[in-house]
This record gives sequence, C-alpha cells and structure tokens, in this order.
Amino acid sequence: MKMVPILILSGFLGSGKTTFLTRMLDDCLKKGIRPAVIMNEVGDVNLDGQLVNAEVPMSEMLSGCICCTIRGDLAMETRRLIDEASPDLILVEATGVANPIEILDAITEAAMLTPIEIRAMITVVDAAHFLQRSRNGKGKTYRLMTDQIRCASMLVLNKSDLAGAEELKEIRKRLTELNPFAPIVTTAHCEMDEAVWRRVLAGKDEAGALDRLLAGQRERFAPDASGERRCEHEHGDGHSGHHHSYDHVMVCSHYFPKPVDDRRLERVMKELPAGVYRAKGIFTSSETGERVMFQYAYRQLELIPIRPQGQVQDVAVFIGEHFSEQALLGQLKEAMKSS
Ligand SMILES: Nc1nc2c(ncn2[C@@H]2O[C@H](COP(=O)(O)OP(=O)(O)OP(=O)(O)O)[C@@H](O)[C@H]2O)c(=O)[nH]1
Repeated sequence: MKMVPILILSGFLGSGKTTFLTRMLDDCLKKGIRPAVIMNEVGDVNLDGQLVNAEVPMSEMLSGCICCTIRGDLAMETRRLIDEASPDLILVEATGVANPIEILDAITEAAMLTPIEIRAMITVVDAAHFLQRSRNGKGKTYRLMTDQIRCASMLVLNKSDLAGAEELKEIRKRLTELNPFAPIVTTAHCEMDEAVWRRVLAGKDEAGALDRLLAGQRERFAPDASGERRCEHEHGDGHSGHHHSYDHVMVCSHYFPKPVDDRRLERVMKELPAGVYRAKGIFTSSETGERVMFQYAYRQLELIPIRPQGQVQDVAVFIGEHFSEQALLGQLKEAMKSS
C-alpha cells in the first residue's frame, strides 16, 4: 500500500506556520507534487484557509485542538482526504497552542487506520517573541514553546528581520540547547533556498531528529505490564482529567455587523490589551467597499486586501491570556459605532 507522507507544522501562535505552509504549497505545485492540507484552529473560524491556494484539497478542523479535544476526528479527516484527493503529501498545520507530543500521538493513532507516515515535524519559531519569553524563562506559554522546540525534526527560526544579529546568535544558541538534533533554518517570512525546500520535502534529517522523536513516541505507545497504554498527558493541579496545553489561552470572536473604518480598526488594534498576542479577521472596508484580512501578532499589524473563497462573514478573532473578553468586545463595539 502506498504510504502518504505527512509533514506536521508546529510553532506558537503567530510564529509563521501559515506563511510557511503557503510557501511550501506553492513550491509543491510548481514541482508537480499534489499536496493536501489539514488546518486546525482553536477558534470556530478558519481565516488562514483563505490564504491557501483554492486548488489544494483542504480539511478544516475547528473549535479545538487535534492534539486533544478533536483528536478523534483526525483519522477520519485524513482518510477522507486520501480517498477523495489521493494527495502525494499531507501538510498538517497544528494550532499554535497544540502540545507537540500529543500531536505526534494523534497522528500515530490516525496511522493505525490510514496509510500515512510522518516525514517531518517542523516547528516555526518567532525570533523576537521567543527571545523575550526565554529571557524571562517562566510561564505556561514559554513551557509550551520549549516543548514545541524540543519536539521538532527541523526548526525554522522565522521573523529574523525583527531581530538583530547578536539576538539571532543568542536565540540559535538557546534553540540548540533545547534541541541539539534539529537543524535550524533562519528565515524572514519563511523564505528558503531551493535546496532547503528539497530537503524539507524529502524529509532529510541526518542527525536523526525524527527517529529520536518517534522512538520516544513508540515508548509512550507501548503497553505497560498491566496492558494499559502509558499516559503522558499533563494533568492539571493533581486532579484527574486531561489538562489541555491551551487551558490558559482565551479565544473570543466578534462578528462585524457592518463595514468597518480601516483607521478605526487600526487604532483598536494598537490599543489592544497586552494579554492579546494574536488577532486575525476579515472585514469590509467602509472606505473602499473591499474585503480586507487583518493579521495581528505581537504588536505588528498587517492589512491584506482579499477576495474570500466561498461565503465568509466579517469577523475578528482574538487570542491571548489574562484579558477581559467583555472589556475588549465593548471597546471594539464602541470604536466601531460610528463607522
Ligand atoms: N515581520 C515579519 N512578519 C512575518 C514573518 N513571517 C510571518 N509574518 C507575519 O506574522 C503574522 C502571523 O503569521 P502566520 O503565518 O499567520 O502565523 P501562524 O503561526 O500561522 O499563526 P497562527 O495560525 O495564528 O498560530 C502575519 O501577519 C505574517 O505576515 C516574518 O518573517 N517577518
């Protein structure tokens, strides 16, 4: 039976996974390779899917994480993609808050039911954000970031345009301490040489980083003396029950009832509470009547004119921690009142 290779994209929120994905898809299509995509979002809308070439078969897994809450659907979605599109390669974009070990476990479970094999686990790192968190060195978000880095067969050190040469040196050193086996590719907007793309596609991994990950994972899957499969999941504060790696992350959405003034939206974005580290959305500009996608990650805002594929409502999604959802949505509604 032909095994379909799977490439998993991991990395914290806003690090550049979708940017990597769209570049990789373009590269595959140019080379005559037929890719398919599984996109996972913690929120109930998949805006990043709008950036994916309409030719590429895609499965959207929303409102949960494939590593835990909607893990059971992964095998079914993979099977469906293979049956309907017989792709040469499947790219899985995990949510930015997915626990990487559990993604591996989820895909291994799916592999018991579908002819797939993991070719690479690529973690995209936002240079400046990682440096800032690692200098502080604590907190759930930093721990999740380090787990994503440890659990990679390749590291893409992205957003190098937003860090200085000395900072990049410091980051590379920290990355190597966390994961000595994964090669590090430094990029801006995930741009890479042709030779690197070829290596990624071929799953070239001389230091055996993927084998090490899979060996650890086989151990987790091996039944113990009682015949039970060992459970590696984190459990919250001593109580039973699964503790999702994104328990501390909040997601809230706001549907825009009418067109939005671009400048007002920009102002709201500039004044977002510090706890909101990621926001994205689509709106209709009251100035031009055109649809616009916005992407906000760590104080950087990008507005991209877009022609949505299919029916997409005007919506904004905010992701972060320790912010008041009520206050944020109130502020947004107030600012939009006279748009
Ligand atoms: N300055 C800069 N911006 C970048 C770079 N790579 C990506 N971005 C921008 O950062 C934002 C987030 O990028 P995405 O590719 O959507 O990040 P992501 O990891 O898919 O985000 P989530 O899916 O929300 O976790 C977008 O506005 C990108 O255009 C980079 O190298 N430099």
